[in-house]
Amino acid sequence: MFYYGGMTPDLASAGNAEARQAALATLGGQTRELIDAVVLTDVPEDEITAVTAELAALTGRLRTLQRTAPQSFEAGPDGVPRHPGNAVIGSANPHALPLIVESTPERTVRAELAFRPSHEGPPGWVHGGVSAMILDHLLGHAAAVAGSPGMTGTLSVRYRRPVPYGEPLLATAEHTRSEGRKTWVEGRIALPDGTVLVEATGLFITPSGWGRSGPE
Ligand SMILES: CCCCC/C=C\C/C=C\C/C=C\C/C=C\CCCC(=O)SCCNC(=O)CCNC(=O)[C@H](O)C(C)(C)COP(=O)(O)OP(=O)(O)OC[C@H]1O[C@@H](n2cnc3c(N)ncnc32)[C@H](O)[C@@H]1OP(=O)(O)O
Repeated sequence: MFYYGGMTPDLASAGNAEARQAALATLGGQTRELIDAVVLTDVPEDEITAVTAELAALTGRLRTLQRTAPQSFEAGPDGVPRHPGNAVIGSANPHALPLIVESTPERTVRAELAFRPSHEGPPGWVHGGVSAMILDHLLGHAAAVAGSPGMTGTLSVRYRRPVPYGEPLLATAEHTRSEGRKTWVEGRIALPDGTVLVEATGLFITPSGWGRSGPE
């Protein structure tokens, strides 16, 4: 089991851990709705002020009992690793899409996704850093699925066309080669018809001490 930043294990007992995870995922989803409502709202100023006061009260309730770090990488009940606090895939992290990554029998990875208005960079389009973040994670997942989990050493991104939000997209990635602790991976975000919008290549390096399933 790997905990980031010296954090402590989940305080929940094994018996109610699943229900708690589901509740946190629901809270994460509702907070994503809130984020998009905030960036799109056009209500009057006094209503903005009233909502802000209610949000401050809700924030205080959550802050009455806090962890030292977000929920970490752990094995799910089905054996599939999950990471509820992760910025890209975390069900309990409102910052995450969350990206749901699937592995194929060929050990490539894919994720259906749709960006939201809160991901806007250039007016009407997704921020390039957000696309790069998604590809960073997906490429890292492809390296892990190929048996070479690692940290991103380099990530090179080519933006071919602007990326829309609010539309279904498909992200895919695959391992290309490995040499010792270095693994090269490539991937892309495309429209459903296969038109590539953004493509990336990455070099992932397995830190010494990591095994085939990651940090030990
Ligand atoms: C986030 C989840 C992580 C958990 C993963 C666990 C399990 C996986 C299972 C499922 C997970 C699925 C997906 C998630 C995975 C990843 C996605 C997110 C990834 C990130 O978001 S991660 C954050 C950004 N990332 C960093 O925060 C890295 C900071 N950095 C370091 O931690 C070190 O820097 C490190 C480890 C990179 C190297 O350190 P080191 O000491 O092991 O390496 P060393 O110096 O010995 O070099 C050995 C050879 O690599 C060459 N080399 C070194 N660094 C290079 C570089 N940057 N570019 C090109 N070549 C490089 C040298 O030139 C030498 O080459 P040569 O052998 O030919 O001389």
